[in-house]
Amino acid sequence: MGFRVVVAGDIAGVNYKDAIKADLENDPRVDEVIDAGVKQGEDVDYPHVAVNAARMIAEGKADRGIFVCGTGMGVAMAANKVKGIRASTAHDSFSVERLVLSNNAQVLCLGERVIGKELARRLAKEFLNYEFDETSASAAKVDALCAYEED
Ligand SMILES: O=C[C@H](O)[C@H](O)COP(=O)(O)O
Repeated sequence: MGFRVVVAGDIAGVNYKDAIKADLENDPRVDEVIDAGVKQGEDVDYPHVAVNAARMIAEGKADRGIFVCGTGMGVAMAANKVKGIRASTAHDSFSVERLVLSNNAQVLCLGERVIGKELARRLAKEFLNYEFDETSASAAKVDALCAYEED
């Protein structure tokens, strides 16, 4: 079974969000792409967009998320407010790899005002190359991280 991916972006990230959405819709590894907004021209602040999209993952409606704002930082901070979600900005290949293999993150965050569009598209593609190994040495560290979550 392929990935169900939710994409989201604020007004500063909508162009990359839409480009990545189009890529995912043509990616054979992806079963479903959910667009959590915004639409072009719509202005909803990043905390609302990212929390709404992250909740879809927490509720089991999507497996992964790719969220875009101006820097990738605001959507990451917002997504991490949702219990069970691990999200971070990652703007290079190695970080994207470790985001999944070290941190078991479900959400990659990108900054449209920081990196070029082709790099953003490539990193989004690479994000789906990795699956966390529950038997790896990283698993206990992720468990320890999750144990700090408060109800
Ligand atoms: O992290 C926040 C994002 O970059 C957002 O797109 C822009 O936020 P700002 O308008 O407060 O700079």
